[in-house]
Amino acid sequence: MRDTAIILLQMGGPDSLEAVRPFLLNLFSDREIIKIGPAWLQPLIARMIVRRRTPAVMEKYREIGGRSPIQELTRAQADTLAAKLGIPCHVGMRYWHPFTAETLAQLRKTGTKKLVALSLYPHYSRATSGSSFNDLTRCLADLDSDLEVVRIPHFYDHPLYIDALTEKIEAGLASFPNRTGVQLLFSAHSLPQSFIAEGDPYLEHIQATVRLVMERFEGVQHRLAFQSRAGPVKWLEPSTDDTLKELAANGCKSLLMVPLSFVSDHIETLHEIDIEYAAEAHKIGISDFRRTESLNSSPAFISCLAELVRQALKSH
Ligand SMILES: C=CC1=C(C)c2cc3[nH]c(cc4nc(cc5[nH]c(cc1n2)c(C)c5CCC(=O)O)C(CCC(=O)O)=C4C)c(C)c3C=C
Ligand SMILES: [Fe+2]
Ligand SMILES: [Fe+2]
Repeated sequence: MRDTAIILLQMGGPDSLEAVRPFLLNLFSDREIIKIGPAWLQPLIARMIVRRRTPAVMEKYREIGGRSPIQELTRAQADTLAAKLGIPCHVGMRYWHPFTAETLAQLRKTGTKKLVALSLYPHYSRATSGSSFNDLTRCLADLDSDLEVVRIPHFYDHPLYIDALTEKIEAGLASFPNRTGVQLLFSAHSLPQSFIAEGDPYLEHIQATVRLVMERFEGVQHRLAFQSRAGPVKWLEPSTDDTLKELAANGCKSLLMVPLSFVSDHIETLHEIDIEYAAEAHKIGISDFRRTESLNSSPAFISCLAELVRQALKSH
């Protein structure tokens, strides 16, 4: 195993307010996450969108401490996993430092021969894991690398992932004065419907996770909705916003939000859920609004990652 290493693939996020604009520009320039017009026009349109979007997004990052915590949380996951397996574990981000290219350039200086590439998006989408794996492939080609790469593209149905989520939901429910009648609301990152129409498995993966988790919570009321739309196309429905309104109209008073699609805290848990949806929920009468903790480096989640790596190495 001495010539083996792991790379955790993740989106990345701005590590300062100055980084918000270039981070967004990297994201809106990636035609795998968003196609805007013909390829030759995309850089120009991306720059226009980013110029308009940056002030509001910067304000949100300012309100959560001036940066995305995704870099240090992913580093902590990597360090905990490395300690558990005794295999070096690196981080490769798609849209901000440490970029996959930077990490691979460093890795080249070690004697690594086999690389386990583990996408930290539990549910596969071309927009996320697909883009990260293609980036990895391009970076390896640029380096003329002969590394053997073992890919772990998703883990939405892995029993240890379901265990890790179950543990957080159990703790969330137990935190209510009375857990009877608490409504669960799974909130997954939205995706343009066109991806699904073209065969993207993301929605099926999300639905499978919800089904497997709910086998552990029989009798608990639950809904699935989609948050964080980012453009004027048709996105997955129902939206988290509309679902909160509908639940409130039906008399819901206690709600536990369960963010899916991300395995660590970032702007969409710390701002969109904790600040925006929490305020909205209180306004419309959901007086007790809580959310499950993100998985971050929970021992159950790190056990899941360790098992995924062990299984991948056994079969390759
Ligand atoms: C432009 C279209 C976008 C698609 C499609 C999309 C899908 C998608 N994203 C995640 C996970 C994350 N997205 C995050 C931020 C973020 N995403 C988009 C756009 C799309 N995402 C933007 C423009 C941004 C930046 C914030 C903003 O401008 O609102 C993040 C957070 C990064 C951080 O701050 O740490 C995550 C994580 C998934 C899982 C997904 C589809 C499956
Ligand atoms: Fe996103
Ligand atoms: Fe395989």
